[in-house]
Amino acid sequence: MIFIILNTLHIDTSSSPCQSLLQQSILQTGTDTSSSTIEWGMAELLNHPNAMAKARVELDEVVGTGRLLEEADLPSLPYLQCIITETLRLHPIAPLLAPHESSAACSIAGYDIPAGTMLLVNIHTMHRDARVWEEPARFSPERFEGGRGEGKWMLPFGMGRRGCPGEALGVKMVGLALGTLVQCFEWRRVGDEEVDMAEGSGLTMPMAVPLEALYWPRAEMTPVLRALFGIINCS
Ligand code: HEM
Repeated sequence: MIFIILNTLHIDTSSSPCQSLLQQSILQTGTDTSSSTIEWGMAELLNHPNAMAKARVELDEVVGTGRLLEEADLPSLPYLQCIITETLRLHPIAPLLAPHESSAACSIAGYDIPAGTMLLVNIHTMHRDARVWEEPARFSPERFEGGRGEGKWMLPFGMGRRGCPGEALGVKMVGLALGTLVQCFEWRRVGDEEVDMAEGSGLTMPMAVPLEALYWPRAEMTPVLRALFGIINCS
């Protein structure tokens, strides 16, 4: 998309400053967003072992333990998808989206907005609106099961012309990473206390305390892991 815009403006996309700008923008927007979502998702699963166990059962039924999860499996893993959606609801990586500007004067919900106004959309609050979501602060992937979340407004990727162009890729990357971690490893919290879910500040909303966890290969997955990475001691 960025290439199309630059080509339309007759900007030489083969020049090195341009390529570097493109690489930086794709890297910045495409990496932290996905890795932070994976970290928030894993933190929630560590605090909700029942959800972790349910995801594991689904993975074992659909993928089994003889091979790694693949992209083609993702559509057959609805509960994993619910976990990702619930993670994006509670922990949207851009809580105020990117700043937008009204190109023309308009009126929204009784508020007159002149042209050229900077607009911030507080999706963090939207995603926790008690008028829309039952027990909004609770992590419950089940709220999306069977299409139950349909019609409820969630904008973790923004929307419209400036919405995230990497949404499909991001969801797949998070699904593959989170799913593989659950499929291949046993996970425990470092201590008895729950993982601290406090939010830090940054361009993309990080955990205030970076996630630390204990993990070791699942016995059932050791042949696969050994074949892939030569892991020797999996006990
Ligand atoms: C879970 C992963 C991701 C999340 C939660 C996410 C979220 C977002 C959000 C909220 C925006 C701002 C939208 C707005 O202000 O309306 C955005 C913009 C953007 N994202 Fe993502 N994103 C993710 C993954 C990716 C990936 C994988 C790529 C590319 C490889 C990407 C590329 C971009 C770009 C280029 C923009 C700027 C679009 C523009 O300004 O027109 N994102 N993303």
